Amino acid sequence: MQYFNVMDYEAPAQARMNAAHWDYYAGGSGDEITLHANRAIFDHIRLRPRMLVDVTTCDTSTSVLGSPVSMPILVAPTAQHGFAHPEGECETARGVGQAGTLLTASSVSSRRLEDVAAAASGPLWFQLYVFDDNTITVDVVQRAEQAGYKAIVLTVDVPRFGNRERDLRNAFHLPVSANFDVPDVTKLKPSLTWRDLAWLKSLTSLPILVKGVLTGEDTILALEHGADGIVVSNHGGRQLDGAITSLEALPEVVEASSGRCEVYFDGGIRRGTDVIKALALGAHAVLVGRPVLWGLAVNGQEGVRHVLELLRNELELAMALCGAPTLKQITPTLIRR
Ligand SMILES: Cc1cc2nc3c(=O)[nH]c(=O)nc-3n(C[C@H](O)[C@H](O)[C@H](O)COP(=O)(O)O)c2cc1C
Ligand SMILES: CC(C)CC(=O)C(=O)O
Repeated sequence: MQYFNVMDYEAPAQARMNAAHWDYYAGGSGDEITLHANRAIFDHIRLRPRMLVDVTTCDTSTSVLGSPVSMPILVAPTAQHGFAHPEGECETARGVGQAGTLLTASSVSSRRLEDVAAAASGPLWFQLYVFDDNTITVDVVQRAEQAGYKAIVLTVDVPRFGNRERDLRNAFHLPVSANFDVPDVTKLKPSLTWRDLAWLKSLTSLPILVKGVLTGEDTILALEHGADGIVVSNHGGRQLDGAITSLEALPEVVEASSGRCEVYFDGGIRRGTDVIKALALGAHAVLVGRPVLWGLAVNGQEGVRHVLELLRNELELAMALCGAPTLKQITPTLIRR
């Protein structure tokens, strides 16, 4: 089997995995309208390439909150990599390191955050879920800081767990996380508000990104409450079905942030041309969720590395064909009005 693009990994990954685990990875909420829209929206955005620019070398390297990475393509936090590979997130971290980019490790993990850090050779961010018991948050944030994670990514779009009907049909329940002793990881703190961001900032000196913002209004609130970065995301179509796609939300978030913080993007990235579209609309970098899990299931760290390299190579080609050999040259003028 040859893998010419990241989608080539999808069916082989499914074939290797337990069916309920596959559905958990693949699925969205409700009718999966937002899940599908996240992909479809990219087809409606067209590029305006410029010609006769010297594109002998196209440089994809950048830095994210100060950490250098080989490309503006990072790995989104996804739960329970143990469903895809016996080494779980440690194996993912090895592959991400080989690709020279950054892994966001999920709170809800098959491996402890310290073990993931030990396996990593590249920078890490830690994704935080907040449970009712504050001592869990205090403990895990301090551990992440001590283990060398470079930022906390607070996910704000799960006041309650979304309606994942595939999981209901399969009678699937997420196992406990290796990171903490919480019997039901889908019971997050529903009373969490912007005020808690200030409390979170008091626990750590790490920068805090807010993940799951879809409006200009919430962008302004996030910045008012001390966020150091925003991740525009609808959680891969797994929370509010019918929510706006991340790509539709991106311009208003970028506008509301008015250059005060780095704005990141996730949802439906499968091609280098998707990456260039998100960057042109103002994202500093994108994060990729499911494709990394496919690579992990098919071929462990090598699969993870290859999925990321495929995306990097496609981005590099798209930069050449757009006449934008540096990331700085990827501007809104690349997008048809
Ligand atoms: C199987 C799976 C598990 C996820 N777990 C988490 C998680 O633990 N924390 C979180 O913030 N987001 C989680 N997400 C959402 C991703 O971080 C990301 O927003 C989304 O997957 C991006 O879309 P994509 O899969 O189309 O690239 C999960 C997504 C998937 C598919
Ligand atoms: C809410 C979680 C426990 C995991 C998650 O983020 C997801 O399954 O999308």
